[in-house]
Amino acid sequence: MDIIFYHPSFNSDYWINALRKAMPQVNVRAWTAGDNAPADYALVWHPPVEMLKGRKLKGVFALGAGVDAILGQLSANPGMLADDIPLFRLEDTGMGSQMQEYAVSQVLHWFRRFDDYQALKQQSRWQQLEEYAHGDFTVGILGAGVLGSKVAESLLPWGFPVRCWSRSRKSLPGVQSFAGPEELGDFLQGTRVLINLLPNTPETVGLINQSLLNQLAEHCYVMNLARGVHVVEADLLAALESGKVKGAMLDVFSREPLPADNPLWAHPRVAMTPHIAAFTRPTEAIEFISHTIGKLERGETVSGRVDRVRGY
Ligand SMILES: NC(=O)c1ccc[n+]([C@@H]2O[C@H](COP(=O)([O-])OP(=O)(O)OC[C@H]3O[C@@H](n4cnc5c(N)ncnc54)[C@H](O)[C@@H]3O)[C@@H](O)[C@H]2O)c1
Ligand SMILES: O=C(O)[C@H](O)CO
Repeated sequence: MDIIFYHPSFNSDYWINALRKAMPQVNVRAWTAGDNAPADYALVWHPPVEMLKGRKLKGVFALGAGVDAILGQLSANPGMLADDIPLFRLEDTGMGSQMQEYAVSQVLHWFRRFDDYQALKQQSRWQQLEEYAHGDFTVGILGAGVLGSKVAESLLPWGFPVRCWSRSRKSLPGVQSFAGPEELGDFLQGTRVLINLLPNTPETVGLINQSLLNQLAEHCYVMNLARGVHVVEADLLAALESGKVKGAMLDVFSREPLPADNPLWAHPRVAMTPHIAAFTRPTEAIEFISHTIGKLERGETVSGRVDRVRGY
């Protein structure tokens, strides 16, 4: 069996060696321009069109959780990957616990009013503020898939009411589940902290806009861990100015790197990180990929297959 590998920024040698160790019976090679030799599987991130075009592969693995970029490439380049070649993505592979750390630490930061205390410190003011109550700090998670469910689960032990919104109803113990566009309004009403973990699809682009923000609890908080295009930045800035949104924590942006003149940089109530909420971890990713390939080769059912029409 032959596997080709391409990632624009990962250390290919490291990955190839680790893949060879995990699957000693497989020939793994880094794909380079002009390589048209046959392969069974391709492991990719932002692959050049010519790497995949015309290949008869058994499967393609995206080396991340989100497949918006590769699906965008496929629709811009008809014929890049035949419709019957399955596309897989990474499910969790260590990203779940990273998302949990990120979300829990930031929710606690807001809940314990460290943002307010930081602002008071800037003014050299010693002032004790009233405590927030857990019951007034409902956390709502947009997208209750692999990562959203893990984030929901990690917030429960802290005593926050937790709810989620997804396409179909979920049964996560202790989490109130809302489903579909008809229940979005009820989900938003009373949500004090909104955490976004939706995939980027035509249905979810621009979802976090003025109308959605208006339906959240007063003095709410917004955390975007999914994709920048979900948030209408001008609407978020307006909601910050009006006080409707008290603070935002953003990991992803409609343009990355975020341009230096973007007003989000300077906003005192916006915190940000450069798309690092959850990294692809080689050991866990390779374990998932080798396990999935093993199952595919034995004709068994696997998870992680992307629905190319649905967009995630
Ligand atoms: N910032 C980062 O570092 C980082 C890292 C990994 C993943 N991500 C993002 O997180 C996203 C989620 O990852 P995942 O593995 O949990 O995905 P997933 O496919 O397991 O979960 C997606 C969830 O969104 C819901 N959903 C999709 N479309 C919907 C719609 N129109 N209406 C309501 N619900 C809808 C689904 O029902 C599902 O619950 C990825 O697509 C990626 O963009 C970001
Ligand atoms: O989708 C993912 O895996 C991360 O956001 C990296 O882009």
